[in-house]
Amino acid sequence: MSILHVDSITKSYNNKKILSDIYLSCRSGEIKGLIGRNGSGKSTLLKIIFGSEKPNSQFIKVDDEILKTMSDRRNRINYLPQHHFLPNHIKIKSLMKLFLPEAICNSLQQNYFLKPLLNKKNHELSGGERRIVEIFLIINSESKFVLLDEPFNGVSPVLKNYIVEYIKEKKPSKGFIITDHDYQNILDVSDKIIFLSNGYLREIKNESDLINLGYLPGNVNMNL
Ligand SMILES: Nc1ncnc2c1ncn2[C@@H]1O[C@H](COP(=O)(O)OP(=O)(O)OP(=O)(O)O)[C@@H](O)[C@H]1O
Repeated sequence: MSILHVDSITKSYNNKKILSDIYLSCRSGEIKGLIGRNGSGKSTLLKIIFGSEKPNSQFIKVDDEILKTMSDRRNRINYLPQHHFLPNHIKIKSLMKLFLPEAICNSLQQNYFLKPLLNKKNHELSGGERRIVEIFLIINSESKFVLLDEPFNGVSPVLKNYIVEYIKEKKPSKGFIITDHDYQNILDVSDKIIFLSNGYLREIKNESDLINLGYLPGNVNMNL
């Protein structure tokens, strides 16, 4: 079993503190759901854990290995960003061969959702189709920890359901941190839910916590 240990994460933009001494951990076999209002800093936190955003302070390790640079994270932590990131003029089946081990690639080529897309180039896909390809590539990478930033965005309900089941299937060998505003799927897939507001993380138990914290409509407290 592996453990991702994230500690002392602080980040400010233009003197405004977005993250204040954040601590969190994730082990393989665990799915953590990260929820927070727009602009609360969820993507910033995931980018810092992945290494693509520079924090003011950080202490990140996987097992006994302290990770300082992005290359330290290679094969340990992978990240699905909010934006599309695959090159446009390469066929999906070639992209898969490029990014994934042969055995995984062969089995994914039989996948019901991926099969119709294999001979298309990335720029010929719809937004949702691109998302499917990106999700499969990131989840099946060799990394022990996978950070997913809005995996359900632009994806149809049947596919959301499939992604939830697919993540659960992969969970025994990997740890996941997932953020999305589709909170119901996040509640469904996650073992623990953490809520980010005012730069701090706290664990929440259920939907009524999300109402009390002003994330879901109801008893909205705008001063949080
Ligand atoms: N490069 C940047 N320069 C300055 N401010 C930034 C930068 N990136 C993000 N921010 C600010 O940091 C805050 C957190 O942004 P972030 O994208 O992490 O939020 P988020 O919780 O992922 O939001 P959303 O749910 O809307 O995607 C926002 O107020 C945003 O405007």
